Amino acid sequence: MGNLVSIRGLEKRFGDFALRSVDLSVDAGCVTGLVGSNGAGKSTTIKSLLGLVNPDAGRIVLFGEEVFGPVAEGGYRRVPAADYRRCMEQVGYVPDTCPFPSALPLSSIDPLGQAMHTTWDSARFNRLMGEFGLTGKKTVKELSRGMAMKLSLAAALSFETRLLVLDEATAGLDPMARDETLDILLDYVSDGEHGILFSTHITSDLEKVADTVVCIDAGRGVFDVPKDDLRERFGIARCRVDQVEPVTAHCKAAGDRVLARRHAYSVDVLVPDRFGFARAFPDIPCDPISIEEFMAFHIRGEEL
Ligand SMILES: Nc1ncnc2c1ncn2[C@@H]1O[C@H](COP(=O)(O)OP(=O)(O)OP(=O)(O)O)[C@@H](O)[C@H]1O
Repeated sequence: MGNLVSIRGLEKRFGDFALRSVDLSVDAGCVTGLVGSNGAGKSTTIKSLLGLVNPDAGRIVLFGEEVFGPVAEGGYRRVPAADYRRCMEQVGYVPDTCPFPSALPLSSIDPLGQAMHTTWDSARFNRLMGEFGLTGKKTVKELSRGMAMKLSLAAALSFETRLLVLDEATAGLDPMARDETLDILLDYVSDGEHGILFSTHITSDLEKVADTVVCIDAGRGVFDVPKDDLRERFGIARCRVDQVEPVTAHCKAAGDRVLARRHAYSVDVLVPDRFGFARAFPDIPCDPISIEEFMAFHIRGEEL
């Protein structure tokens, strides 16, 4: 398995917003999920990777080629536009708004795809359009949000890419279409050659398909964790107030940072070793944790 994307120390300032030292990787055969609150900097990170935003600092390596990085004489340099375009030919991008001109009839998308991508597969595109129920004489502006998302997805999946970048791509989809899409994404990475960077607020989608989950909050990376670790190792200890002190001491003794969420009569503590915790504190319930709960501890939790 190779590394398709490596972003290190990415920085970008927009007025009073600053992306500060964000790190992220996408390995071949894997789905990296990107989560964070509104305005956290997810799209800015994605657009920096795709060359649509000019970063202030950091290093971006795409398919083994440094497309943005520091230079010996100081400052940073992006590869020339033609080299960036060559890399981008292997990237399918589904932005959060439909990228096609609004007056375009659906029947014109296939010829447009053929003109834009030498590896465009008309049969695959038309099959996906049929599966997504996108037939008839509509123009792009007559599509619902979910239908427009399906169109963008069908287009991104219809030429030869090594990386798919999805920015809120499943947001408008109904549950059945979301499930179908997630199956398509799993199939895409199943040969171990392709990878996906998937930014979403729908963390249940990442529970199904992600290998790694990266979280950004207010421009900073707050965690980067393999999903299986999150599911199998971490837990939420449901403590009474008087149990918090020994639990905190136990977690700190193992060298762990201790995050908690206080409720009216209890305190939830994030524990990094659920089974070790259950042995040490058999009387304190400790539940498995979801991605959404893990985010809540890191974004809104209190460090003990
Ligand atoms: N072109 C721009 N000019 C000025 N500010 C920008 C620009 N693009 C993004 N921003 C600002 O950068 C911050 C991060 O925006 P970004 O779109 O990256 O967040 P996000 O995590 O994708 O949010 P959401 O989940 O709401 O889509 C916001 O404060 C936004 O207003």
